[in-house]
Amino acid sequence: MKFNNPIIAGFYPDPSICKVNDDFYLVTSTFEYFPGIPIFHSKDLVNWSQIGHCLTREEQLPLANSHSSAGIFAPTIRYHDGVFYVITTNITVGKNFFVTAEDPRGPWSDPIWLDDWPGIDPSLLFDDNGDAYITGNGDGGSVEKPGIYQAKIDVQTGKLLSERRYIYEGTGGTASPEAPHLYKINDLYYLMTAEGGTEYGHMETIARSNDPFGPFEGNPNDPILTHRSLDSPIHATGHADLVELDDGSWWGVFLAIRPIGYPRKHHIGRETFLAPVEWQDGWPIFGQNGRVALEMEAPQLFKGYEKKPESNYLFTSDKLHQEFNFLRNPYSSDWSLTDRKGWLTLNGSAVTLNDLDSPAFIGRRQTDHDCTVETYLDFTPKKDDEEAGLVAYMNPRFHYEIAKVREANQQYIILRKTLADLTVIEKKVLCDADQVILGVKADSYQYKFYVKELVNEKVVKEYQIGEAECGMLATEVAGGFTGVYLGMYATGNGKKSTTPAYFKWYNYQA
Ligand SMILES: OC[C@@H]1O/C(=N\O)[C@H](O)[C@H]1O
Repeated sequence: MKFNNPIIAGFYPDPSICKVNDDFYLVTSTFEYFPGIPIFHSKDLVNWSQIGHCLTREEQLPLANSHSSAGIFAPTIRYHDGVFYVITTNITVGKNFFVTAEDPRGPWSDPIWLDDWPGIDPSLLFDDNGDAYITGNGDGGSVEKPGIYQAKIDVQTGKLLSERRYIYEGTGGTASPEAPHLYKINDLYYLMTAEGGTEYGHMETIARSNDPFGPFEGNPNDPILTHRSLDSPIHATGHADLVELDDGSWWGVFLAIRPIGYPRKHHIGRETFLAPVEWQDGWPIFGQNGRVALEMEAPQLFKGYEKKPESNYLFTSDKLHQEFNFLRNPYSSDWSLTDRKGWLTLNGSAVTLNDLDSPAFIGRRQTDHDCTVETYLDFTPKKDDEEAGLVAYMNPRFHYEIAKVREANQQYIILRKTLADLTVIEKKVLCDADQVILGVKADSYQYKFYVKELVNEKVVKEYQIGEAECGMLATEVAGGFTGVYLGMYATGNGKKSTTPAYFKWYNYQA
């Protein structure tokens, strides 16, 4: 039976996986978004459902004034002796740490900060003699030479039980090796790393040794995964993690992109992919000779696709759906699910979408190139500059929004575009309806923004307000490590807004 890649679409990069009996768990990086590190569960490596987040409290995830694409970098998940470990880096505070849980649905522990472990991409191996190893890459060259470092660690305290040693320089790709994972397989220690950077030069390489600290013998057939300079709908393949199934087959999860057009651009982020891994002469190789495809043979465990959960979100419960994220640590005064029962209330603050602070913003990843998002907004701004609407957001310098605003005692719907240092209100339409449905219809190339004006909950007027290029929000243009969010927001544009914005529902249709 075949399965489709990506297995987790949209901005879900740097995947790490572990197997516990018949269950698989997977985590990805989340940068400046809150909550952090979504955790997914599967029984067949193809159908994945999110079961929570590992970082749900500010003390676990300080993101104040975090730059975009800072915050949480690549995580690793491992299971040992009844305990799950997720280890990662918070670039905003410049520290590595891990959290633990007995139940992957949480609660997860407070962080154990690793003050004497610099660098990014930390990983763990629990050896069968009980030793635990932390492996990660250098501190980015400020003091240490680029490469992979390792030490023994006490996972009760986070204290290092040996010195931090330089163990591997990589195969000499353009960018230093990163995203290391150490595995013990057939009594050999395999060290798998990503090289070439996370863009179009991305690749996965592997080396092995009899000793966890090396010396490591390089794989003559490297790289074991890459789509460099390949004419393929898939690019930037790398940053992988391996898992062995009970039937002895091996599989790898990794990040990749599905760029659009030429020159290639990708705007929905680095996604999570899956591929079979074959062993040849004691060395693993992904897919067909290091190449992977959008459709591949599935694991025996896979018996077909399960029905996807509904993505028509009502705000009738007191918990926010786990697909929704905030930018940085949200201010509790900015949002409520109880101020107006059955509605999501956003109280615009002085913070705007352009700031490195936390605006009144709640968004969902765009997980399909072709999709439509609508939200029902009840908002009658009392003061000028008070604003609420729907935004296609990549980062503070690259976003498009349609919004209800007030200017000179008039209410308008505007289409605003921010691209680098250019911000323009491209369209402004008088609108005196208190309630509107704001919508965006996306295909691979364009966002079409439209409005439905309502009176007594009946649509009385409907019009398209404008279009915008998806490619101008792409990583190749906007930079960074994230992907587009389609979100609800409110702001007072430099002042606290006096008018709450009420959202009745948010509907995402692929
Ligand atoms: O995804 C963020 C970082 O990007 C990387 N490589 O380019 C590292 O492996 C990730 O931690």
